[in-house]
Amino acid sequence: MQGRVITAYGRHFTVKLEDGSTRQSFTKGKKTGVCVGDYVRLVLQGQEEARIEEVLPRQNLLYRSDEMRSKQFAANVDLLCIVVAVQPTFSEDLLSRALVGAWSANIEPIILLNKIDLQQDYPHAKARLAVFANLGVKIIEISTLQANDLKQKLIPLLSHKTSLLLGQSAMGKSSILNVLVPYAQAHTQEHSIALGTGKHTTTTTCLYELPEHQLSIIDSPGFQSFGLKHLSLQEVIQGFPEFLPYIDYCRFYNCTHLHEPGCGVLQAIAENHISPKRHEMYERILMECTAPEKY
Ligand SMILES: Nc1nc2c(ncn2[C@@H]2O[C@H](COP(=O)(O)OP(=O)(O)OP(=O)(O)O)[C@@H](O)[C@H]2O)c(=O)[nH]1
Ligand SMILES: [Zn+2]
Repeated sequence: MQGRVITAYGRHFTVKLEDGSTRQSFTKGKKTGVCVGDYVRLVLQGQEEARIEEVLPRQNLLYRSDEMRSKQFAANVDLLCIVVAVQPTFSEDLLSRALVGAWSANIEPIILLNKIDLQQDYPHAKARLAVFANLGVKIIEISTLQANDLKQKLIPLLSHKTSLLLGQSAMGKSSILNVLVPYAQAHTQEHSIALGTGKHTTTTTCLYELPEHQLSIIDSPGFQSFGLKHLSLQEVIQGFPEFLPYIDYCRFYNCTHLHEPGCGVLQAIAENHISPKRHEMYERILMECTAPEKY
């Protein structure tokens, strides 16, 4: 029997089976290594439960990290949808990091610019996104106040795929999810914590399906912690696709593009083909990496 993991709480998982039914599932060992989005082989136990025997090979795996460690949180993702808004101001640093995370894991990223109904601040937000548009990232402009328009723009891009929704707080991620997958709202409230303000916040990663469009969306809380620490040098470099055409010109095959003489990337920066800001970010991310084979 096979299925897909749609929620994960410690060692307890909800798995959706091929017939559309769900099973509360668990793993045998202490270390689970199972995450939302995984396809698993399981053995049914009684009427309601199942035991996960094996995680099937993954197309990719995304991590989140805090100061202490990296932790896997979503697997088999085709598209990373990064939600930013016209208001409040989004962090360019977090957006850049999410893009690196996507590219290094071979996942296509797109940016959803939400709240375009806030016309006054729209030009400023759009201008801040120009650098990302220049990198070739698709930017889709939406407003959750225009639900039909939003669906028309997003559903064709998301269908037949598993997409991960990421966004800083207050960008409108839950509002977008609720337009796309109406049953998500009830579910989120069920699995959320009420803050002092009475506002509910998602606390767990969860996969929602819209079978009529063969579309799966993974909603995940907190984006500040998008993990890059585990990346190898090669993966970090892959996170900066605009470097690639210049790497062929590096004198050393194992160039780190930090300080080497004859480095094609450093040359391209000197000639204004690559933004120095992006190279600074490359350097910062590399310094934070803990992968042992880094240099
Ligand atoms: N004007 C406008 N407001 C919006 C839009 N989308 C969402 N909002 C508002 O923005 C605020 C934040 O929206 P949420 O959907 O809760 O944002 P979130 O990103 O899920 O935030 P967290 O729950 O903190 O993660 C709410 O007050 C929404 O009503 C939009 O398209 N236009
Ligand atoms: Zn180089």
